[in-house]
Order: sequence, then structure tokens, then C-alpha cells
Amino acid sequence: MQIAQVIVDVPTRQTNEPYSYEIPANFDGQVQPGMRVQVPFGPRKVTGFIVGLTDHSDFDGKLKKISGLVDLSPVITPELLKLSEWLAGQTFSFKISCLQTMLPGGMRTKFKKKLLTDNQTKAAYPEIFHGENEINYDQQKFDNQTIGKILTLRKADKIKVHYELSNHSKPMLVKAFQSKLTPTQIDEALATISKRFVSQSRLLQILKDQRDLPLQQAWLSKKGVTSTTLETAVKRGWVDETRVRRIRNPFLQPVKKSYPLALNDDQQSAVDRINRAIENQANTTFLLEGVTGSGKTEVYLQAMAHALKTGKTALMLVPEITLTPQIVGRIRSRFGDQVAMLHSAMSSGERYDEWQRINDGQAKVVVGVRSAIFAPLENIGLIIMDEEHDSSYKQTETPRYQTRDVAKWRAAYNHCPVVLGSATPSLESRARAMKGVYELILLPHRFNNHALPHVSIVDMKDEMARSRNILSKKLADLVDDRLAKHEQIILLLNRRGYSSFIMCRDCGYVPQCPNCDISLTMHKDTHTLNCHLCGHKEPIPVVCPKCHSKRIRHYGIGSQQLEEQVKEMFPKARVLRMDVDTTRKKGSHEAIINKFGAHQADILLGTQMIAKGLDFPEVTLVGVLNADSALQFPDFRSSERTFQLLTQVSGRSGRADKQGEVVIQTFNPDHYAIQLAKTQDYEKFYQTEMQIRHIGKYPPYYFTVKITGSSPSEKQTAYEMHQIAHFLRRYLTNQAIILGPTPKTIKRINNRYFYQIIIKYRQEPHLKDVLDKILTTSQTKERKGLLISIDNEPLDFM
Ligand SMILES: Nc1ncnc2c1ncn2[C@@H]1O[C@H](COP(=O)(O)OP(=O)(O)OP(=O)(O)O)[C@@H](O)[C@H]1O
Ligand SMILES: [Zn+2]
Ligand SMILES: [Zn+2]
Repeated sequence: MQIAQVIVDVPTRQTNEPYSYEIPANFDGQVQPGMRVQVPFGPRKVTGFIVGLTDHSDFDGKLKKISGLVDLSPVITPELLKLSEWLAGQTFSFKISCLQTMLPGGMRTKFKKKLLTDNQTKAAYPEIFHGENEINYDQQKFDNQTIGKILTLRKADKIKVHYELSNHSKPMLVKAFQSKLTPTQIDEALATISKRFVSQSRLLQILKDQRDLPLQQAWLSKKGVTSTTLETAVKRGWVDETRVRRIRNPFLQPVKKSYPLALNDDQQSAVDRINRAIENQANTTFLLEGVTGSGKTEVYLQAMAHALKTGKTALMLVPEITLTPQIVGRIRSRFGDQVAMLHSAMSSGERYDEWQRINDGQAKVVVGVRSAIFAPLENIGLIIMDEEHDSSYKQTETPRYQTRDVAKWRAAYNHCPVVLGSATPSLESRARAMKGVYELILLPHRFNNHALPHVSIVDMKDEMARSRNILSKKLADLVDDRLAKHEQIILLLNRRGYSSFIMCRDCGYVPQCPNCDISLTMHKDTHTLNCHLCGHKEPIPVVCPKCHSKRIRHYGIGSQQLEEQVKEMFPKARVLRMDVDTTRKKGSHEAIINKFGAHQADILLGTQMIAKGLDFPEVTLVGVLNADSALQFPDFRSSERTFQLLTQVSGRSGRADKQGEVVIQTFNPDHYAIQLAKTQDYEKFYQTEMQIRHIGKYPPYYFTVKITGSSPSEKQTAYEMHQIAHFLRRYLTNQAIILGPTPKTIKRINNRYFYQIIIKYRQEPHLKDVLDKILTTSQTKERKGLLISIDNEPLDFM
């Protein structure tokens, strides 16, 4: 008898131990770890993941049988199964949540299975395929014997299983044209046709650049190629007509092929070191510290190409906001159709398609955001994390993993190097590089030795005494100067912890959320006051609810008001705004970037979104309007974040031949994070900040864990959290520092009360056991409304 070990999905009874189930005889030998099954659990049927197979069980009673198969082939690779175990331990979460996190969103909900096969198998198994190459599995109601047969064929690779997401609109096929000409033939054709045939020569020009991919007719016609020309082209044998899937997603558009650039010495030595590690299958972690504009991307591309050359695959991670069509274009132009893209701006159907291509082994390069670290890519030869310091790499929900740690785990498993890249590495990574745990690679100069921008600081305290303008005189003068020279400008409004709110001028009343301890934010576009934490919305009052005064005013500035002011100050300038409101629609982010890139606008203003990764040669002025809004946070990382943001955004200026300038407006001109951002001196910042961390006993000198508890009753939350703190004090050594419990900075969210405990430690041999115990005990408390979560190495302490 074969027995499957199954991690079941029962939200109220989560455990990390698998349950044993008997495998029905028909499926014997065919089910594999990594497949999902239906199993009886108490009175219900639940879904579970097979994590192992054995032939005996220690369970005395009669085992229950697997009642159905959710998958016909594994959806979790053996590597990812192993990873899920480690991840559960590392993040103090249950294996079931780790396994689910690894699947693309759509596969966790509703889908139908489709079986695809070849002609031979189709003919040999009429009872399955009824003469078709493609059938809908779920409609057939196969018996177990037939399912057994299907499993055997699937395992022998005679059948492929694909999922159709129910909300997945059918791919639409459209007319496209594929070039049949070699580059020489194109040149010959161009030489012979008359100049009068504009559309024909345009087509040939396009074919010259993009011979490899079929080109959609709609796209060609936008470029001025008429349908008559296309008919002629088919007749003359220039192109073949085909049909391709219509692509609406800007991340998947065809791009022009590009070739490796000649590297400078620093880039070359970086590539050499990484390539050597790839060849030697060395599990080295490199920290690639390169100033803004030093050409890190080209290093990544060439090292990835080398991994492919040695027969391996490559995985590249990018923060959400820098995974713009600009960077995607650069990668796809180099690697073409071998690239799979995982981005949250894609629909779940599109993401599923990409996941399938990776799972089928068609994609050799995966580029994506945080969750792409779980791509079912095999045989990995290189993992890259661009902007490794970025906070979006930390997942803020269960399982609360740090992508960097998962990347290192996968690299160790695959015997390959990891490259962590940044202009402003996290202190944790830099400290490890200093200790020799990571290998440090420096790119100290901008590409072509372009100078770093010149940065000046404007003290807004002085400025405010003179005028209420949000742009200082210095910045406004420089904007005028750039507009006159026809150069481009970026203006950053730092919105972290900053929002516009309304207040009564007479009694000082500020509307609060009824469910949370936070004031409501004004949204001018929808004319509402919104709560950012629970989603509560209400109309903007015209009279004060407290004193009935009509003198209700709003405070703080949003990017929308900034746009109005800027347009008023510079009526001739063409202004683009990029923030959450203007980028909500699919493709709008790209549209703004393209427009600015084509110099159809002079000023790009926006929030954090514009700070990173963008590469526009015409930008010679960057203005930061409120540098210090993040400094006021009661969080030991606020200086680090401010320094990183200012350095990153400054790095957008003067990337090509013209000298760049940056103006930082601040109320704290003497703060070291701002002073050192002015000189863009990462080294000095690192030294200064490390001393502060040392004195304050913070990371990277200490490890940290945050325990958060919440319930609808403040009394209950506080009581339970005190119990936990007692427990910790009793079982940890007296070296451990236990802070709290204290109410969180925002104590009440959505009518739940939040308290937290922070543990700081250097070595605590029993910590893991103690926390596991807290996690397990919390399961019984959960029924009483108390939720406990444990965050290993949290990024925020508020
Ligand atoms: N070897 C090369 N040959 C020609 N141009 C290059 C080369 N390497 C980099 N560049 C150019 O230099 C500019 C900066 O490179 P890149 O955008 O990769 O910098 P980066 O290090 O990623 O900077 P940031 O951290 O600011 O994003 C780009 O315009 C890029 O095309
Ligand atoms: Zn009032
Ligand atoms: Zn609220």
C-alpha cells in the first residue's frame, strides 16, 4: 500500500505536521509529491498538498483514502517543496501558507484543466480523447481507472495538463506577419524599390530591426504600413501571414533586438568575477555596489547571458516600482522569447501563462517582483536582486519572508551565485560584505565617467519666512533655466507618512476614522475623506461637525495640488504627473514614461514611483520638495530610508553628457542623512549609521523579532501580550532585550486593538522553540478572536 503525506488546508486547525492518506489503487505509482489532492477531514473534504510518499504509516487505525486529485501533475517542484519547509521555520508560519504562496494567484482559486496530446496518443486512447487533441478534463467525469491511465500518460510526457483560469479571457488571435528575408535581402529590396513607395520602405526598415518576431498588423498600421503594402509583401515573398495572440500588456510587447555592449574595465571585472562563480558552481553572494548610472544593468544582462551559455537558467528580481516597461524592454531585447515576466500589473491569466511557460521549461530567464522568487524555474545558474535594499522585498503578510534570504536558499540548493545590486546597499548587506560573508564588487564611477550631479540644500525654515511657495526661489530659478535650455526636470514629492487632511480653522477639529485611530485623508478626485487603513469613506463636510463653523480648510499638499501650482508658476511648461491616481489604469504608467522619454513633456512630477531606475538622458535637474517627511518616523531605519531615497532620486539627474543638478528642500538641513546625501557619500553614511546602530543595539548588530497581537478588545490584547512577554522573559537568556508590550503607533485599526513586543538578541539558542510554542498556542486563542503574528527581522517597528 502506498501512503501519501498531505499538508491539509484547514484554516482553524493549522499544523506543520502532514496527515497520512491511503492512495487509491488506480493512482498507485502515479501520484507525486507537489500535487494537490482532495481528502476527507472530519466531516468535510479539504484540499491538501502531497509533500511525501511512504509505504508504511505509524498510524494505528484505518487510514482514510484520497478522494480526488486537484492536479494531474505536480504544481510544486521538489526544490520548492523543500523550500516550503525551510520557509515555514524561518518565518514562523504554517507550511500550508508557504505552499500556497508559491502558486500564482489564479491557481489558488477556480480553474479548469485541459489535456493536450499528440496525434498518436489521441488515436491510441479514444476513450479519453474521442479523436481530439485537446479536451476539457473536468467535463468528462472519468472513472478512477481512466484517471490512472491519464496519470501514466502524463508521467510519460504524452499528455500535457494546462489550467484555464475561469476569469481568463480567451486569447484573441490577430493577423500578424513574419519576415522571410535575411538582412542582405532586405538591403537589396530597399535599394531597388522606388522612394515613392513610402509604406513599403517603412515595412522593410521595420523588418530590418525586428526580423525575429511576428509583427501584428494593428501595430504595423500604427507605424504607417498599409494593408495594401502587406498584401504586396506576402505576394513578393517578403513575409508570411500568420496569426498570433493579441497582446495588450505593455510588459509583453515585441521589442527591438539588442546586443551586448562593450564593457568598461569596472564592469568587465564585475562580469568576470560573477561568470567565474557561475562556471565553478560557487554559491557566492556578491554585493554589487555601484553608484547611480554606473551601468549595473549591463553587468546583470551579460552575467545572465553567461549562465544561459553554460546551459543554466537565470532569475532576476526587481522591486515593483522599478519593473517598468523600460527595464523590461532592455531585458527582453536581449533574451527575446526566453524571458518570462511576473509582474503585478499583469492580469492573473497573463501571470498564469508565464508561470506555465516556466513550469514547462520553455522560459530560461525569469524577471519579476518579490513573488517571482518562487518561480518553478529549474537548473538555476544565477540569481540577481536589483535594488537589494528596497523594502518591497519584504513580504508584510504571512509568510513574512525576506526575498534576499529565499534567494540565498535557492542559490545554495542550485549551487549558483547570487548578485545583490544597489547604489545604496542595506546596512545588513554591507555589514556582511565587510565581514567577508559576501564578496563586495564596486562600480565607483558613472558610466563614461559622467560626473555625479551637483547637490544643493535649501533650508525651508528660512524660505517659509519669505514666502508660502512650495518651490524655493533657488529651485524655481533652476526650473526656469532648464526650461529655457529645453532640458528636462523631475520633481519628487516625498509622500511617506505625509498626506493632506482637513481641519477646522476655528476649533481645530480634524475628522477621524470611526474604525481606526487615524485622521482621514482628503481625496480631491473623488471628493471624499478616506481611511488608508480600513477603506472607510465619507463625504467632505462643508461645515464643522463640532462647532458648525464654515471655515474648514485643507492642509498638506498632494501631488495634484503640486501639479496645479507648478502649472501656474510655469505656464509654458508641459507637465506630467505620476502617482497612484494617474497610474491606476493598465498601461498608464508606461504611457507617462514613454511620453517623458520622448521629450513630449518638460517636467515629470510625482511620488516615490519616479525615484528609482529611470534612465532619461535629458534630465538635468531633480528637485526634492520635502526631503524630511520620512525622518520624523519613530523608526530606527528612517535615516537609512531617507538617505537611500535622496541618493536614488538624485541619481536620475545628469546621466548623459550634460552636468546634472539636484535641489533638496528640507527643514532639517543639518541632519546627517541629508548632509551625506548631498555629497552622495555612501561610505561615510554607512560608518555613521553603523555607530548609531551599535549604540542603540539595533540591526545589523542585533537580530530582531516582532510579535504582534490584536483583538476586538483592548483589555484582552494587552492581557495576552503581557502573558507572552512573561513567557519570553522566563525562557530566553537575560542577554535578550524584550521591549513591550506596547500599543502600536496606530493602536486601533478596523476596530481591532494592536500591541507589539520587540525582541532584540545576538544569540538565543532556544528562541526558535519558544516562538514555535507561541505560534502553536496562538491557534487555540484564535478562536477567541486573538490573532498573533510573528515577524522575523521586521522592516518596520511601528
Ligand atoms: N557598457 C556600456 N556601454 C554603453 N552604455 C552603457 C554601458 N553600460 C551602461 N551604459 C549606459 O549607462 C547608463 C546607466 O546605466 P544603468 O541604467 O545600467 O545604471 P545603473 O547602475 O543601473 O543605475 P541606477 O542605479 O541609477 O539605476 C544607461 O544609459 C546605459 O545604457
Ligand atoms: Zn470647528
Ligand atoms: Zn479606518
